[in-house]
Amino acid sequence: MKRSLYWLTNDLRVNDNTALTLASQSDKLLCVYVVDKNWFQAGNYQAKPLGNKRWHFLQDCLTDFNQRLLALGQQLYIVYGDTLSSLTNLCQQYDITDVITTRLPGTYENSLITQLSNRFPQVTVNKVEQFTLFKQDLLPFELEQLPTSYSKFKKAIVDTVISPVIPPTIALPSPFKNMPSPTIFRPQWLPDTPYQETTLGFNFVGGEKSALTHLEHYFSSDLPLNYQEVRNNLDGWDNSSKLSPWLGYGCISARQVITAITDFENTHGKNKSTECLYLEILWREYFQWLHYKVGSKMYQFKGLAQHSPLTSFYPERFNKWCLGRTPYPLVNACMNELRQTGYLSNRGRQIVASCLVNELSVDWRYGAAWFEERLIDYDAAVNWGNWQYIAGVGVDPRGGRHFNIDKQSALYDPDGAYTAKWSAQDNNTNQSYQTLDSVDASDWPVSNNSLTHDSLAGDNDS
Ligand SMILES: Cc1cc2nc3c(=O)[nH]c(=O)nc-3n(C[C@H](O)[C@H](O)[C@H](O)COP(=O)(O)OP(=O)(O)OC[C@H]3O[C@@H](n4cnc5c(N)ncnc54)[C@H](O)[C@@H]3O)c2cc1C
Repeated sequence: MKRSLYWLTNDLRVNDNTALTLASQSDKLLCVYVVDKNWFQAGNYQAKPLGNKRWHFLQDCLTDFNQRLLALGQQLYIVYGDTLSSLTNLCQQYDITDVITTRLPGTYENSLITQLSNRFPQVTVNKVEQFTLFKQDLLPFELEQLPTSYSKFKKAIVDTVISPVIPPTIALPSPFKNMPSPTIFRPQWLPDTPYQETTLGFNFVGGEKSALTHLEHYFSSDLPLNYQEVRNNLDGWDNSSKLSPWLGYGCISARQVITAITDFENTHGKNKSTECLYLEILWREYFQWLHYKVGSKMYQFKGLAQHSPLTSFYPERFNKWCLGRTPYPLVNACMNELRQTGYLSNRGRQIVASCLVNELSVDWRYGAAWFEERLIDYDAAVNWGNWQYIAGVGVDPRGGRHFNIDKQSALYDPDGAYTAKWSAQDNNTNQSYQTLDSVDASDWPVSNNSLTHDSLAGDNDS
């Protein structure tokens, strides 16, 4: 008897879900999502793995997915706690024979699976490859031989097969008996900050339903024909596909997006813009395979290049950057948008990342971790890969990117409309914006003679 536990992670969909199809071939099935306590606690770089905006988005995803499972005779069992012990307990309690999950490049997820396999050697663990477009054994090179730059990767995979999208699962085996009612118990450590709609920026609704609606909306318009010309704009819903948050939680698969691009090209014709969009999805793909290859090096200061940037950690500068209070109005506007909405355009991300590393000389990992907390579309491989790229420790053959902020303002915000929009709500326009480092009285060199009672009294009088 096959008693399966399907551990859901970044695959919250019923369409094109090979893991769910595999799970449907079980006799009994437990569909589990673990909300890990550690996600809400600050980690190494002062940031939490999961901030409020993405937490709200995730809750939408879970609600939507549960509704879809209910329609298939199943339910989503949401567990709150430590992931490894939660999965261990469930494997024991329900005498699980098979664990099914989507293969992800993150080192944390992989170490959990290894620990689980070691605990239960008799249990079959199926890691389904579906977060990427390609399957590893169809790549035209061994993972160790992954090309060292994106352009070489792009050329190498030109004939690699992307397996077709699979039809949705239509029925699932029944859940185990006597299961506690899902989603009722909410521990105290969960944040209960209410969702705040942004009036200035974009509001993303999580879940497969809104993902499919959005995909349909984007590709039934002419927008993809113009993507290349407008993708670098700082503002505007229609200037890029805005698919990233749903791709992040797997509410749609990268294969579904590629299929939508190809179908669009078949009806509207192929042009530079549709090709450019395709190539962006390939960037995402490259970073996933890179992460598989290099593992924890993705998070190291020296990165893949094994080169140390001339940066350090300056708490005041970092705080000013996070809060949008640097001497650079464009950077502040971008950081305000990110803080208030959980989204920032690709150009905005490049500008603020370059500023943190080059103008503020701050260790890039603090910025990457801040993005991890704040972004709705956080993706480990894409985020840390892009940060490494800009910090000059990644796969950029040019060795890092320094964006000239004045030039970027002139090019992408010539009339200052974007900066004005994201500064308008900020009342705190004091001088601390003008300086990078404030000088504390204790930093001044003071001779012993001057520290007399009289001189201090004199200060008080003046
Ligand atoms: C410092 C930095 C950090 C980033 N962190 C993330 C992250 O955590 N999650 C994330 O999804 N993207 C990240 N990106 C990439 C990019 O900014 C976003 O994917 C994009 O802005 C999302 O908007 P969109 O879906 O409208 O993108 P579109 O321009 O419509 O692109 C379509 C898709 O292609 C992929 N893509 C686009 N740009 C890139 C890129 N530069 N690298 C890899 N894939 C790309 C994404 O999956 C995106 O959804 C980061 C970029 C930078 C510079």
